[in-house]
Amino acid sequence: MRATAPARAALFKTRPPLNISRAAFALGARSYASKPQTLKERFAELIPLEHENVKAIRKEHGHKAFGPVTVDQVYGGMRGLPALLWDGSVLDAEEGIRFRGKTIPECQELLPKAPGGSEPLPEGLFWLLLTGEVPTVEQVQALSADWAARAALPSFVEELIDACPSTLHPMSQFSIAVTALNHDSAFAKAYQDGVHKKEYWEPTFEDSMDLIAKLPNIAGRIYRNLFGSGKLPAIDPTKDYSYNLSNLLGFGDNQAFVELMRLYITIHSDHEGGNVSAHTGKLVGSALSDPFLAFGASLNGLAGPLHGLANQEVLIWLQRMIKQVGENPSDDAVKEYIWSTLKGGQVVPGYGHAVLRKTDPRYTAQREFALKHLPNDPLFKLVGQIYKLVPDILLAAGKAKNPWPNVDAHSGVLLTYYGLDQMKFYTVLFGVSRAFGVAAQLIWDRALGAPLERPKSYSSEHLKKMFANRS
Ligand SMILES: CC(=O)SCCNC(=O)CCNC(=O)[C@H](O)C(C)(C)COP(=O)(O)OP(=O)(O)OC[C@H]1O[C@@H](n2cnc3c(N)ncnc32)[C@H](O)[C@@H]1OP(=O)(O)O
Ligand SMILES: O=C([O-])CC(=O)C(=O)O
Repeated sequence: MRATAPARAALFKTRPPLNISRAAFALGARSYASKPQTLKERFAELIPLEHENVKAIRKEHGHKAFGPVTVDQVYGGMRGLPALLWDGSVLDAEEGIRFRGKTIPECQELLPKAPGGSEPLPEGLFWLLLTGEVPTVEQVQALSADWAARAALPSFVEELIDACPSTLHPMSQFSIAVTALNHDSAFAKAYQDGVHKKEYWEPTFEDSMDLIAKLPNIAGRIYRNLFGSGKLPAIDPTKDYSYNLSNLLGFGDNQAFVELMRLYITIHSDHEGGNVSAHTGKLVGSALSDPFLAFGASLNGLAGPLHGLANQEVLIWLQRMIKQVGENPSDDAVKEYIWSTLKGGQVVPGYGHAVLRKTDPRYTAQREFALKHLPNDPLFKLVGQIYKLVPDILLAAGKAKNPWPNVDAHSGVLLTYYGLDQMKFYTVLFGVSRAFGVAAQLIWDRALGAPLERPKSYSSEHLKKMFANRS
């Protein structure tokens, strides 16, 4: 967010600057205002500044080119093609993700925590994604309370989930439930009522807040129907989002699991705009489909094994490995298993990436969590052993551009340790988190009047003719 200097000064008349310590900021916030500024109020202030910012960028740089598009990019999944605006995060191939310019360790340090907790609250991350600013403790608490108040599902959505056969994959159930929330979309209603396009952001904001708020109840219901027992507990309006999600899953009394959820939701939330789930949400949203329809589409992309489903695939692959080579395998036995995967024409799940060329910092954050909370877990040790062996094998195989682990190589091991060992459910948790990034961008897209997406496509025949006489 780049406001002009005078505009910044005007805004900070009522708010402290962002470079003071979080604790001091929190104390200050309490003394100068009884009610913290809401996310919606702050966002509304930022819209005109961002309009100015975009106008200035387009005026100065609008005619400049990034570089040529090659025919290989058209055939090659548009890898590296600069084609999308995404403000929440940017991915560097070597360094990994930064959320509004902040690395994962910086977010862990700067974002507000729950009392007694040490992991960042995802509420704070959402505030950061949307505004580019680190919120106060009070602002984050108000957001937790707002989401808790919006968490209830329409009864027909509960019935839809309950009617799903237990053989239907949890991601399909998740997508059905999210799509059905469109029944009560504020944006869809406002559009039908003839809302002015300048006001699109407001019902989009409301839908996005409802979407995020309702996901714990959807995820909890799917989990209990398929794997758990007993009635779903009520949302506790005094607790944070991750506690409520954990409690709905049946892990509310496990403080370490709740901390894991805080970290998990924070780090899985956003990975710039080109990944399948994020781009799908943005694309569908560009048709002015409401956030429920747009994010339902995101989930269908996340459910693919080369994307979010890889966390499920990693655990299945690990279990098969253990069955084949035992619980304490030698390096040679593990190597043989990895080679047999490649020779069978399959991918090693959890390794490789379309953009990253180093170990994913989300993998590292989860590894550090494991070193702190479960250093002697046999499955964690196996994951560490695999980390030492896979990269050399992928390099030797000579195909993968990135031999290093991605986020999905580690998440399932942590969940399994705490007893959430139903791997078919893992991508649902990824989806809960990914809503944060997709929703933040949808709100900005509507606030900035983002256009319908409609890139140009060609047939192979056309390409052949087009380049026939060019060297
Ligand atoms: C949250 C996320 O979405 S993170 C990614 C999760 N997905 C996985 O972990 C699945 C395993 N990994 C992969 O399949 C890939 O690395 C992807 C899909 C993530 C990236 O794909 P790409 O950008 O096409 O990777 P890349 O350019 O390196 O691929 C070149 C070749 O190496 C292969 N390759 C890449 N990664 C792997 C891997 N982990 N195991 C085996 N082969 C691999 C590709 O399949 C491709 O083979 P091909 O030429 O026969 O088609
Ligand atoms: O960036 C990507 O292509 C895939 C990924 O890691 C994510 O979406 O989290």
